[in-house]
Amino acid sequence: MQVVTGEEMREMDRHAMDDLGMKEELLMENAGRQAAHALEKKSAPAAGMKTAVLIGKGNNGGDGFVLARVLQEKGWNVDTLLLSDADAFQGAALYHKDLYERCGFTWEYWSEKKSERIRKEYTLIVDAMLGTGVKGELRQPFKEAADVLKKAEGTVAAVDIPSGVPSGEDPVPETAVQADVTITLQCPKISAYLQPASRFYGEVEAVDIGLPGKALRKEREKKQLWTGQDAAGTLERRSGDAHKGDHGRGLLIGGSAAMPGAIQMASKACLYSGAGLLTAAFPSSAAAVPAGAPPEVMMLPLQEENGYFSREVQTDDLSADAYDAVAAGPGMGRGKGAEVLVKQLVEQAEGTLLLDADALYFLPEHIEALQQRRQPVVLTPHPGEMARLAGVSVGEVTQRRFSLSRETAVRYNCCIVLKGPHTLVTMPDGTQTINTTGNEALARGGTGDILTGMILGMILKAQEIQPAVSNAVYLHGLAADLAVQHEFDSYAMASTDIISYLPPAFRSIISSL
Ligand SMILES: NC(=O)C1=CN([C@@H]2O[C@H](COP(=O)(O)OP(=O)(O)OC[C@H]3O[C@@H](n4cnc5c(N)ncnc54)[C@H](O)[C@@H]3O)[C@@H](O)[C@H]2O)[C@@H](O)CC1
Ligand SMILES: [K+]
Repeated sequence: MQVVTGEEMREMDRHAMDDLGMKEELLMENAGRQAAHALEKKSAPAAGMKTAVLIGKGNNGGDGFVLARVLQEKGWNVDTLLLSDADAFQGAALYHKDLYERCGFTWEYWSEKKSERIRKEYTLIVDAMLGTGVKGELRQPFKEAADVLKKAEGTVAAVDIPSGVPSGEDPVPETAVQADVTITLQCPKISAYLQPASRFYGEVEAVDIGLPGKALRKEREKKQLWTGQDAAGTLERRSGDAHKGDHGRGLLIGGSAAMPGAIQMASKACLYSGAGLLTAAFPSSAAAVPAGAPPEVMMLPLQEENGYFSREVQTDDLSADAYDAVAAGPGMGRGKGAEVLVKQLVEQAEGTLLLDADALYFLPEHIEALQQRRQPVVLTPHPGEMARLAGVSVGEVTQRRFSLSRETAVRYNCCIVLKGPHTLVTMPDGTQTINTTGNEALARGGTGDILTGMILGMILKAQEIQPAVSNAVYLHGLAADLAVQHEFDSYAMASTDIISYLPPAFRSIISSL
């Protein structure tokens, strides 16, 4: 499902109306009607149940008039409250206000006196005050209404976007409406996947307002949610007569005497994500690696210096070209040996390259070499690592997750996996997928190493990098979801427990094929 900024949505609407001749009144009818149906499915009206619809003068309010008419036609007990002057309505919103009135339905103005009623009387309060046209802090009386909604006992359902929440990457004013559910029109807006905006949305459901496919395709910089359906549709099939070489040879470089576990976790996750053959290269004194890694992994101990890779290590020692893909970083530290290795890998490794954790630290010095590479490179930063790659603060990474990922992926000529809630995968051409799995159990040390192992396992023989990486991210989150649903609690578990849920995660995708 496509995800857009407010401007992109407006551009698609404009194309449907101006170029294809679709009437704005029709789009608004579809929008309000579909939003009403979505609410009907969520809450069939019980006897005595009352609904309030709060309406502003823009097109979001126009949607509200349609929704209020549709619900009343179905017998719902609805009070419609206007927050703008009746004379201020224009265009399609005015058309639907008039239609609402001609159909015999009434409205009244919002007033401070009604606050207490709003708080207590209504089972459902629909926020159709402001949509994607909002700018900055809410002004009165919207601000006061948003405050009342925060204290309301009933469910708050926003149409398109909670009033006051920007659709893009602008800061979110604290005055914005806090919704329990948001019925978003046609495409979710990117702020639904940004912090802190996402917490204002509550549950998000998208409804089809009938924009023609031609208008939807108008949007150039494609962003889409990556769902189970996408994973099932793109997970590459494994042939019954394959041999181990057909499933790819991977090389995983990392570990140190202090951090041997990173490479163990990454190795196991890699084997559980489809790798045919895996070799782990680690500093020879990281003796715990052979002891803790699965027996299937081939071991390549390398020259070391104080527990870390020696600066004498050469990529020739690794025979990196014998592998379909090479991953480096987990637990390797930022010593001179790691620095030398990363430089050589970027400049010389021929297959697909995956760089994670400490390996990312050195990359700002190698942008030119990365730009010249012909084979794909995948980077898996968390927000702190992304801040260093992009040369910005962590706060800016959080706020400008989409645009910053795109700029950085283009500049580095790499696929960037920006980790966090709704992990974002951005390709060097700027296309983006937003992950839909995962939970707070992933916020612990080691889960990044597991993801690196999984991505390595899944890109080894991939025809295309993007679906392989997006699927690894999806399955990683799904394994964490299943672990929490079936056995663990996000408090009481370790990262390695997630690996044991990889088989059911893969099975659930494969069985849905
Ligand atoms: N053709 C379209 O563009 C369609 C748009 N639709 C709806 O239209 C919405 C966008 O409509 P509009 O562009 O009219 O914008 P809005 O309905 O979001 O409202 C814009 C109005 O809000 C006022 N405003 C802006 N910032 C404010 C603030 N901080 N405090 C108080 N008032 C503020 C502006 O003066 C303007 O009058 C979408 O979110 C969606 O709900 C749907 O009807 C489907 C079709
Ligand atoms: K709204």
